[in-house]
Amino acid sequence: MMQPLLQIDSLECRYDTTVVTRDISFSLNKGDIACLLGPSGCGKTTLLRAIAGFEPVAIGEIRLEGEVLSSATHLTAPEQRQVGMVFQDYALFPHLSVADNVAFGVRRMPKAARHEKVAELLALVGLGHLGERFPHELSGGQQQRVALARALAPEPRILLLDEPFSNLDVELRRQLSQEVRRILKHLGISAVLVTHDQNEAFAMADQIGVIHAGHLQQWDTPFNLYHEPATRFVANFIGQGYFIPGTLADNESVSTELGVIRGNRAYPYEAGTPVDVLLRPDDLVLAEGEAETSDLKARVISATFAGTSTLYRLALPSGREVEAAFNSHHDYHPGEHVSLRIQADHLILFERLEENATLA
Ligand SMILES: Nc1ncnc2c1ncn2[C@@H]1O[C@H](COP(=O)(O)OP(=O)(O)OP(=O)(O)O)[C@@H](O)[C@H]1O
Repeated sequence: MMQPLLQIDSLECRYDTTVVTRDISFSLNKGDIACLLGPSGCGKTTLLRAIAGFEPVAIGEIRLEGEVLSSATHLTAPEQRQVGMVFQDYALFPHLSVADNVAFGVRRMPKAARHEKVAELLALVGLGHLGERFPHELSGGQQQRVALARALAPEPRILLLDEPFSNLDVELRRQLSQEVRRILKHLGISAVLVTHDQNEAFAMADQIGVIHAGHLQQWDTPFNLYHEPATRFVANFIGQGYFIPGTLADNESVSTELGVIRGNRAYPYEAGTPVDVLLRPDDLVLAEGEAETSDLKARVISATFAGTSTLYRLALPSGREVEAAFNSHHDYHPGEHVSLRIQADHLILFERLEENATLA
């Protein structure tokens, strides 16, 4: 089997005696882009800084191309790791021109080759015409492009990006995250990105690690995180969703106030087990096709127009409130009743724990 590019094994990082990341393991193949995603303070920046060599590790190992860079007894210096870094605040050298910033990491290269490299990278990040400017003469998005070109110039074995777009406005963030992905894929460079913005993670990453309180909850593709969350935390944190109570009818279906819902797998619980069933707003669909009937009716409480779809807050006959996203060609008003059916291709449920049996 191909050796992973980056391998993190049972990693624990601490500040003094406070444990910040616990038993984290994952690996990344060459050319793949990974994202560490989690709420503020969960330990993602610490993990990224440990990969860069800025933080020591207490337990476990970090290996790059099979070489141990960090362990409890060893720490390769950051500048010897051949790892590129892009920071949230760009961290450009203010007194150097754009071209000189990009050239900084390859200043020992022969002049002609260096010029060629800088020109090539500036063109790649769309700043071919701005090499003579100084950082303060650029917009935030342009500065981050320069920082990217500067980090790529020494041809790092892996690129690490710490919340690289969080100082930019939403639209620029979206554009730049897609563009950076395109550039990294074009060059075949692997990267690990830290963010707390799941849209950014979805747009950029082949693999996402969701971290909560120092624990890696799930390491998976964006699709699987959304459709196959491994823990309640991931189910709550990724996408919109809410739990409704149910009871396992047999090992493939669950009985709820919305009727018996059949899952797409055998669940590891016995019939009669109380469970919480995850429903996404797109799991509830209108039963309005020709000849379609449904006994399931809900009352519209509120509607939030969101362009292609409208998000409705609905009350079920029991009074329980749920959310559903319908195509915005429909226009229902508070007080109206709609017919529903469940269309959950990936039905996720967790055994009910009394203290957790609440709406997400
Ligand atoms: N230098 C430090 N000394 C002591 N504790 C620290 C230090 N840096 C971070 N911490 C603590 O370690 C925990 C994890 O911090 P970290 O910066 O890795 O989280 P994060 O997930 O990146 O958060 P954010 O998204 O807010 O940057 C936090 O509780 C933080 O207060």
